[in-house]
Amino acid sequence: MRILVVGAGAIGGYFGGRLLQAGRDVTFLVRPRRASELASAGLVIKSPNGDVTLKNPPTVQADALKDKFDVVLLSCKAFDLDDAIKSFAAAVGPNTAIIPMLNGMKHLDTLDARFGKERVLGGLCAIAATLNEKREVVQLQPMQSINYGERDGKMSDRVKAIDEAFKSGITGATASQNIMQDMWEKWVFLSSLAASTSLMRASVGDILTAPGGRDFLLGMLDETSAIAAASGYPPGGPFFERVKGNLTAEGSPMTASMFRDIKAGLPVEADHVIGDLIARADAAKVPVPKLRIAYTHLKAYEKQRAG
Ligand SMILES: NC(=O)C1=CN([C@@H]2O[C@H](COP(=O)(O)OP(=O)(O)OC[C@H]3O[C@@H](n4cnc5c(N)ncnc54)[C@H](OP(=O)(O)O)[C@@H]3O)[C@@H](O)[C@H]2O)C=CC1
Ligand SMILES: CC(C)(CO)C(=O)C(=O)O
Repeated sequence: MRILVVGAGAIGGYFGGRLLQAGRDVTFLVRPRRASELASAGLVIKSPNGDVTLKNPPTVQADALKDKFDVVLLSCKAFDLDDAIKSFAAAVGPNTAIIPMLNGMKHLDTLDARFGKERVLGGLCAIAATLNEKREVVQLQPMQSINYGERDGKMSDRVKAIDEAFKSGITGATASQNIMQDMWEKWVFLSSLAASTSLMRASVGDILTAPGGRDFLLGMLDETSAIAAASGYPPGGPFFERVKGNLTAEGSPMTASMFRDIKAGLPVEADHVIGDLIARADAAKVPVPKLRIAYTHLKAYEKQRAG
């Protein structure tokens, strides 16, 4: 199975690296700067689940991409999606399965429109990862999982084959027969965490020590859960309890990747992760005052960043 990992940042570098480490046929589609970093230093993963340096990982750049791949593991940020699509389009043939790792949901519509719905699986990952100043992939906590599946819930032969390949290298790889629900639940959690930690510029544990902090976090979770419910994907009971536990864990250092990006002065997926959720809330007439403040804050950050 030939796997093209689009992007070798935190997510693509980590999961693609684990597959490569397991001997899978992985190629990274990268831009020039990342290509030269990987050629000189290798793909370096620092992780509580085991460090590894993969020397000379196979890479390709868009202008040299000719072959069709069986799987495209898409790991760009949402604001790079259109450009990434142009870059990897040549690798998509009639039997290619595209597995997006992006947070949010709207990218599915964009991918469907370009490649046809039958080529686009549902996908998500749960991990806290980043690139450090040496451009090494750093996993910040041991937790990791990656899910993929047909959006109609069927267990197809291609998903079984992907599952076998992914399980061989990635702890926490699981084929899902309910991937749309999984993606919505992930979005509920991520958006609550990203909106709260970005707005408060603090970890969950620090927010909880502030007056009103607990109510704020839980209020945000109520808003995002109401949007999911109005969209036909009410968060399940066990999920809700687990996430509530995460958002009320005293002393928790947990933040969202969006907050880490703000701290580093990097662009954020404000429209894709929060704006799109608010648009769905408005369409369903769900009041989301806390989420709206977080979005205003993110858009002001973007404006400030743009200068
Ligand atoms: N980091 C995390 O902990 C988590 C992130 N996510 C989600 O995963 C997605 C990816 O995030 P993350 O890995 O952190 O982001 P990063 O910024 O670390 O990595 C994205 C990579 O995509 C590459 N890229 C963008 N456009 C192209 C292109 N046209 N061709 C080739 N490569 C391209 C970038 O390359 P270049 O270096 O050239 O800019 C970059 O290396 C996001 O949607 C995020 O929300 C989900 C769960 C956890
Ligand atoms: C929800 C979480 C923390 C875990 O994957 C995440 O997706 C992110 O930080 O972007």
